[in-house]
Amino acid sequence: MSLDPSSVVSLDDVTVVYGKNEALSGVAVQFPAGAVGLLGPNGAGKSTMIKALLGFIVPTHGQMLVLGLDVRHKAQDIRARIGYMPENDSHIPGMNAVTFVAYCGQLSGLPPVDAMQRAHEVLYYVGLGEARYRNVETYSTGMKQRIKLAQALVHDPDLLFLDEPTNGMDPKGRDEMLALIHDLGHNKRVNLILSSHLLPDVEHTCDHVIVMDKGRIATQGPIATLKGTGGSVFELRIKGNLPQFIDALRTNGLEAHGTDDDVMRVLVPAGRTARDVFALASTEGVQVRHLRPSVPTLEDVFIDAIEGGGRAHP
Ligand SMILES: Nc1ncnc2c1ncn2[C@@H]1O[C@H](COP(=O)(O)OP(=O)(O)OP(=O)(O)O)[C@@H](O)[C@H]1O
Repeated sequence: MSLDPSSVVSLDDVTVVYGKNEALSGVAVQFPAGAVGLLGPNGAGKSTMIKALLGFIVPTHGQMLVLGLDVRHKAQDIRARIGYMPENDSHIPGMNAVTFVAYCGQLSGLPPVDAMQRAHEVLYYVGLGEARYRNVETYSTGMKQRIKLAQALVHDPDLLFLDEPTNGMDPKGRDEMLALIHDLGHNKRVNLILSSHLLPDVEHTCDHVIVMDKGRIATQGPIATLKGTGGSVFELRIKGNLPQFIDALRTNGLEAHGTDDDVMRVLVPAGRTARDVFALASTEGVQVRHLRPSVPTLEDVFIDAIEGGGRAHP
């Protein structure tokens, strides 16, 4: 695969090594326009990829384009056109929110007056309008996430990198953050790359997904297409030897996961039906207590793409 200047982000054969640990191994991938999820378990290499694209880490091998610009030679130009919401807190102690966000706007090239005006606007947009004169150090975890989004948006970037944007947020705050990200990608039409280990976060906000595992691309594609080609999914509850039955399902090409609470999800490939599940139950001597068709989720589709990911998080 080679670089594609028309993609929002393009990587060709990119390798990043920390000491003896290869965090990215020959990654070649194109990010299309729109809202793209970068999904993978902890340690998959998502943050490393984003930091390399921002020019913070220099790969030992490979080439990268962001908005058609070569990261090696145009890092400054790229930074003026992108917004970055880092995984870790990055506020400046002692500054209030509006001063901090305006300062970030100036760092991204806005004149002071415009930066201040935009700081007020984006702080209202992320729901911090009332709290904008408070010292950021007094903010809750959820508010700190919101101000990180505000500083990433202040200069109206062409592309947003969001690294684990719902980290540490309570359910309500998380829903609100996801609604903002959905609005940015779908109503404001900002190109965005959302890095997350949480399937639902990507499913709620993105149209395309790139799945990483152990420093490589495991799978990728439009979410609707990926969900549409995986056959059908059933909720199943049985009475009998559960581990043995799951093994039998897998041996027969039927993937099962989410076995908490007694109810498992069984992915039946295209061309096969629930009859196969009943037939196998009969052979294995287990009783089917409940079998109901369900709507495929991203997790059903990616159960094999991310080793252990689906089984660890039913
Ligand atoms: N500064 C570093 N020095 C050494 N190893 C590192 C460093 N940063 C990351 N790693 C290792 O590189 C691999 C990829 O880490 P990375 O942070 O990119 O993964 P991730 O998918 O973003 O996961 P997380 O969501 O946990 O941050 C991991 O094995 C990690 O331990």
